[in-house]
Amino acid sequence: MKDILVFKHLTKQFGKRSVLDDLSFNVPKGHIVGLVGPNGAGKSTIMKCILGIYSYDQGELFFDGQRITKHNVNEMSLKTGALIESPSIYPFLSGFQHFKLYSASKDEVNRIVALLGMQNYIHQKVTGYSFGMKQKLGIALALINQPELVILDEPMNGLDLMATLDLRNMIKTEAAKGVTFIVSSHILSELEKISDDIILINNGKLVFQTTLQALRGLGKRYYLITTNDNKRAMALLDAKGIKAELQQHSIKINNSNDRLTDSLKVILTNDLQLWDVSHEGMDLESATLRFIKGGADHD
Ligand SMILES: Nc1ncnc2c1ncn2[C@@H]1O[C@H](COP(=O)(O)OP(=O)(O)OP(=O)(O)O)[C@@H](O)[C@H]1O
Repeated sequence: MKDILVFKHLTKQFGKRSVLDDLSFNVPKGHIVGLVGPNGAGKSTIMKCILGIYSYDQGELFFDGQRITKHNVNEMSLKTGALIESPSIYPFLSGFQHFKLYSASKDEVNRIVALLGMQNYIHQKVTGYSFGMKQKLGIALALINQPELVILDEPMNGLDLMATLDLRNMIKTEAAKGVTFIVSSHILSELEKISDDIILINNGKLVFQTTLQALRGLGKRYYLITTNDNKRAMALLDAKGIKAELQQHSIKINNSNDRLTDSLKVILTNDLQLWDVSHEGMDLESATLRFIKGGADHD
């Protein structure tokens, strides 16, 4: 798959301090990439380097195969929409008037407004908007000129449940049409719901880049089985030499599919009712903790 963005050994310093340190990663076209890392890791700096707000000191940055330098960075920003920190908005204009400033087409404005559920207040002055309404306007402005790449720094900040759902659906809808997203957030459970890939940064260095699917396969995996009599099921599994752990409402079985098949056979051939089987893989929060804390097993 083609990459829209490639970082090659990028280094950014503030004074003598390397804030991005020999950073290499790639962003596949049409993917939703979650950018994760502790406070001060370098996420916003990465976004600002892509947007040309910050220059970088060493390394190379490619957009759609073309090397980006300070001479052509504006070309790339025309194809990119962004919400970084708080949105730049004018309090005495309405949301709708903001779109006019960006000379967006009326059809596109209506489409984005509907996607983000902003119809009820788009003609009101922004001075009367709540924090979340302003945040939505900032997101809408990032999208309005049909960008190829959208960069959203903490977009879920201040959004209520419905607005978060609208944002999630909007990102997925646009990505399905080929738009690429880089989204940073400390709300890992939300990022996990939308991302195809995860890039974890710490101290300006790449910790890992992985697909979300591969991340779920990392570390130990468990199956949780619930029956009408977990204690009896435990005793039967034990008699068959299957190692399991009795939990409050279920039985936890380690590892492989063979174990799952064997366990289910024991349960079903002994007149127990099977109420639930679920799979527990690694989630983004445990992966982040595990890799940031240097290999401690938190799953
Ligand atoms: N303009 C600047 N001048 C000096 N240092 C800066 C500047 N911008 C960022 N930094 C430093 O670079 C490091 C990375 O900051 P950055 O804002 O990229 O982190 P972040 O991962 O986005 O953090 P957070 O999750 O807290 O938003 C921090 O140590 C920060 O203090």
